[in-house]
Amino acid sequence: MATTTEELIAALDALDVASFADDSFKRKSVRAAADRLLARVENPFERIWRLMWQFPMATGTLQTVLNLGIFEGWNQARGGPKTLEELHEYANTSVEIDVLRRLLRLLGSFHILEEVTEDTYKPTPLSMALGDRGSHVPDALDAGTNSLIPSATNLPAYLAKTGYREPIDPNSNSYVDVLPEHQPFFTRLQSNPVFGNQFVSLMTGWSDLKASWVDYFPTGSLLEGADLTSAPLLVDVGGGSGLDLTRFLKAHPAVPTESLVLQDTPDVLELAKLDSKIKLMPHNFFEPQPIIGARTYFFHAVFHDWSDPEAAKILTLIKEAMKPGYSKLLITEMILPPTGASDYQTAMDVFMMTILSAKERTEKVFTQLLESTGFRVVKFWKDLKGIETVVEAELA
Ligand SMILES: C[S@@+](CC[C@H](N)C(=O)[O-])C[C@H]1O[C@@H](n2cnc3c(N)ncnc32)[C@H](O)[C@@H]1O
Repeated sequence: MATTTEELIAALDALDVASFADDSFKRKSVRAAADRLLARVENPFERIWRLMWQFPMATGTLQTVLNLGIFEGWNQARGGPKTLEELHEYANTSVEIDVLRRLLRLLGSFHILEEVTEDTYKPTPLSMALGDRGSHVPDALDAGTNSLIPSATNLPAYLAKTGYREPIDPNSNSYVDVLPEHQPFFTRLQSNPVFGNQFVSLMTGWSDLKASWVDYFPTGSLLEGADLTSAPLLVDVGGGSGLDLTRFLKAHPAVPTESLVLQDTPDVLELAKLDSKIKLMPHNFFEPQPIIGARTYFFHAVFHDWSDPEAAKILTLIKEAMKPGYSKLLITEMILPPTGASDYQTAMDVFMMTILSAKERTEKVFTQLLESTGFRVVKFWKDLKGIETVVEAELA
């Protein structure tokens, strides 16, 4: 047990991250403890200063250095320590060296770069990922700048203007109010391929953080008693780039061709590169479901994009396609605990309100939504990372 301030600091600095790198539970618990520590150590003014003055400057700096192509050039040169002058060479446009010096110094102080000596830096895993589009990290940064930050900044004014009523109409929220196109979230993605591609990349990066549903839901139970001669086994509705069907196919490679169907909007399906066994089918889930009597209708991170009235419309349409006593409904979502929700979960919930007039739900709220639309919850299957749950339901 550390007894002096110096010993305490030495113990914290000596923490070996590699010792729990493969154990995400342990790593997240340590991260949460570090957050709690900061909340106790900082005084109120320091805390607000960090949140409201330091963080915005860090995000603006990160975006500028990303736009200048510095991270990309450095990544392509395979990292290594670099001087300011060397990093300046990577800029894809003319930038005054003193501007770059100040931006890099900030990134050093935020541990996004490692400062070696004056005007010399080493990359970190984060700065390397920022130089690699395949990591999805640059898209997460771009999407924050393009959409999230302006919408979050506008939230106080938007809610004041609307009498602090809970937004439930996808056509009216802080995002629609503040962004120049004044379009709902998915309409904006569909009308601008840059934002559309960014979102698909973001979803892929996000999915890497989460456990695969095939690892904690007994997918074999979908095959038991399934009649694949008359209707598909698994329809992934709003399935994005098809990651969940790909995972299922890997676990059950012998399933017949076209027994797995990916539905989404045409612009998203265009980006899907999948095994030929998976059938692509453009479908708007606010219209009647064209596949009748499938064994399973699967939705992942779809209902959190919609308020209860909109979610009820989607559920009612899927109910009409389901075969009583045979079809299953599987909904994979982040489920909020009744108390003790993490900052990740609560931020996601308010984020959904801000950009989509939507929300994250607790088990209780999900059960109410499903029961009010004619379903019965069979079981909540929780993942081993404590992030997501598969809600198994059937017609009531
Ligand atoms: C949050 S993403 C989840 C994607 C995927 N299920 C996953 O977990 O990675 C929501 C998906 O719903 C799709 N979507 C939005 N509105 C839709 C609509 N009206 N009909 C069909 N798909 C829609 C989006 O294109 C997007 O791919």
